[in-house]
Amino acid sequence: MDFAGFHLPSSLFVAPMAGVTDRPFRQLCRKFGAGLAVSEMVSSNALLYATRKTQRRIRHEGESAPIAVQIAGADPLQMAEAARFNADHGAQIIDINMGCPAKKVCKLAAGSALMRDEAQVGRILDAVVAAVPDTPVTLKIRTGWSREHRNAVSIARIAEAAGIRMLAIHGRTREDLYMGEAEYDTIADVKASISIPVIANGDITSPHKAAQVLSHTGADGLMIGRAAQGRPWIFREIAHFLATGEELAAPAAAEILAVCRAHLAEIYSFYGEVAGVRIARKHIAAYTRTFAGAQRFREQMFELPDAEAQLAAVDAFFSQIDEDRTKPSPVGFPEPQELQELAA
Ligand SMILES: Cc1cc2nc3c(=O)[nH]c(=O)nc-3n(C[C@H](O)[C@H](O)[C@H](O)COP(=O)(O)O)c2cc1C
Repeated sequence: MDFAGFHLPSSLFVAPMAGVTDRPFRQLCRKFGAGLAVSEMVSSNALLYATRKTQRRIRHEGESAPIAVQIAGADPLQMAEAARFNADHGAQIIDINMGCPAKKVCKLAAGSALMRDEAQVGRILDAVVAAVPDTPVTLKIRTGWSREHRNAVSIARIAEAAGIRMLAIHGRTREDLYMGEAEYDTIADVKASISIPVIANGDITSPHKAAQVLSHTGADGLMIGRAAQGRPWIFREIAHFLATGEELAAPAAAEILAVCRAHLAEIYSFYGEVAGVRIARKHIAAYTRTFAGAQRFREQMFELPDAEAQLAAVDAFFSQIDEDRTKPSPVGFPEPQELQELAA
């Protein structure tokens, strides 16, 4: 897929997930064929630029182009400043978050809460696009504020008029949080209403589902979040299925172990060992969650003091796996609550 002068290796994107899609995870998904991996949200509040977390989030060495950074906020001037700051620090695409229902974000009337105020949406988009004239700006939204107010089509038209170059839509409203199932009719309506590329997102957990969502919505690409955690090869699986109509067998335990180990090595090196061991837990839980004994293993992980012990436990877990590997990968993903607990 070609986008704004970039050749993206595929139209399957990684959804931004705060606390999950750090640089090691983005790079891993790109290796498995993801076309674009938007980085975690960077606050538009300039006071936060100096925090260690933000500094880490804006480090992009070694990442393949294009580097896309997401910003969130409710104030047009601050958002414009955040866009400029990120563009000056290596972002080649600026993505605006109007899709996240997190309390931390929404209480500032940012994220998906903004969809309630269409005039403010217009002001923010105009300000950001004007602030970075040489950098393409993309937008991520939900289908609306609530089921009674599904205004994604209206927001999409505002976005296109403001010069937004691509729109990703999660098929839930803000009120839905992560409950119920994503719906794709609104995404299809949006696709039919605008001519910039539309990327469909929400509950894409398997190659079959990916094909269904593409055909139902007519979208130009797909964005996959939770299902990629602990299963970054889902990009390879979907691409293969879309190209051939055939499902790949699930990776063997030895391959999963190799992917997991390489991922952990990147995490330890990126965060340092102490933080790395803690951050690695949620990823290890995701890699192991569909195998027998995962729950017990997850509890045991809290007692492992360092990287060496963590790696030894992961080796031991995978060495005792005996499974039928001719089946496709199991469907499903960790729930946000589960992710939060593991990050604690
Ligand atoms: C832990 C977590 C963190 C998230 N953080 C963000 C974020 O920072 N920005 C954003 O636009 N969406 C965020 N999302 C929403 C995802 O990008 C995506 O829209 C949503 O998970 C639905 O896609 P999925 O069903 O493929 O996971 C987050 C989701 C999860 C589960």
